[in-house]
Amino acid sequence: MTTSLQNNPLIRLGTRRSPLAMAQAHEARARLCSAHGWDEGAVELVPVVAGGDKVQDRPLADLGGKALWTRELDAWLAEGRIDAAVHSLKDVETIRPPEIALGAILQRADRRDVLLGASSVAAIPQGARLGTSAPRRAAQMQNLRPDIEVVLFRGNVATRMAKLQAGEADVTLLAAAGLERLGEDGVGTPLDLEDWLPAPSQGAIGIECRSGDAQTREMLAAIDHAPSAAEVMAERMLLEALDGTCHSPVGMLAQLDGGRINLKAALFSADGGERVDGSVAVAPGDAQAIRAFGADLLGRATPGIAALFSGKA
Ligand SMILES: NCc1[nH]cc(CCC(=O)O)c1CC(=O)O
Repeated sequence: MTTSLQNNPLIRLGTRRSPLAMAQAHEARARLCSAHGWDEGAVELVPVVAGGDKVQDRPLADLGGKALWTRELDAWLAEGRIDAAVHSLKDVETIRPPEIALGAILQRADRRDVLLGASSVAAIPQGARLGTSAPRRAAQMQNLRPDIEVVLFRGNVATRMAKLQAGEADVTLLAAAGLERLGEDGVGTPLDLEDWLPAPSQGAIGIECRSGDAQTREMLAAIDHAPSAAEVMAERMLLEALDGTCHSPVGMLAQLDGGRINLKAALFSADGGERVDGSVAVAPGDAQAIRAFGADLLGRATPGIAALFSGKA
């Protein structure tokens, strides 16, 4: 019988199988090994097929939303087939089952959206088609450029880039973090955070485990990046306060500044014609202040926006 770590890993990390998910799982493994002084064999990567990967022709929002991405990995965690699961936190619901804990948030990558097909939002030709299935990207673009038409784009990053190449749309928007992780950095134009708000949690990798698994929680705590976690948790608290769904177009940005977090958000109607903006400075973890900020935004929401938040969408 062999006692090599290859056959006896210290931790089994579940991941989706898309190239982006695999790249993120490799990053999580590298961080674990470097933090604990392990060799690669200590971390076994376990690829799982997620529901969201099986359907490519309809918007995620119509298919049951973000839970599609986590359902299989949640089950594998519960069954003890894996010890932890690696996720794009952007795709993970804010309210999770109590038996699942967010054990680590890795240092956040570039959180900006990248525009492909034009050098800036202003430079996009009149009446051009934006390929996206993200309500935030569609609404934010049409808010700035009501002339632009939105066409449905789903599939993984490579598929969407191929659809753009094939002329199915004139421009598209992708997360800088995803492009970077796939070695595609350098394509397109990253949009300035001052002018264009990313999704809550964009660029952040989260690793979940069973709440009662103290050993895994301790292993994961070593790779948690506190400043990233403070910002991402503020964004997730605000998203929860807004009670948004996958149909809710909302961009936001939390930025640590000294001991405070500057939190900015914009809510849109589906066609981008209505927009409400706000910003606030809060202490890290001040859920009450973030809920009050959420209530302020919702209080100022026009009907077309209000219909998409507070659990109404
Ligand atoms: N919606 C899919 C998804 N989920 C996470 C990322 C990128 C990586 C990240 O934001 O951490 C992407 C691709 C994209 O939006 O371009």
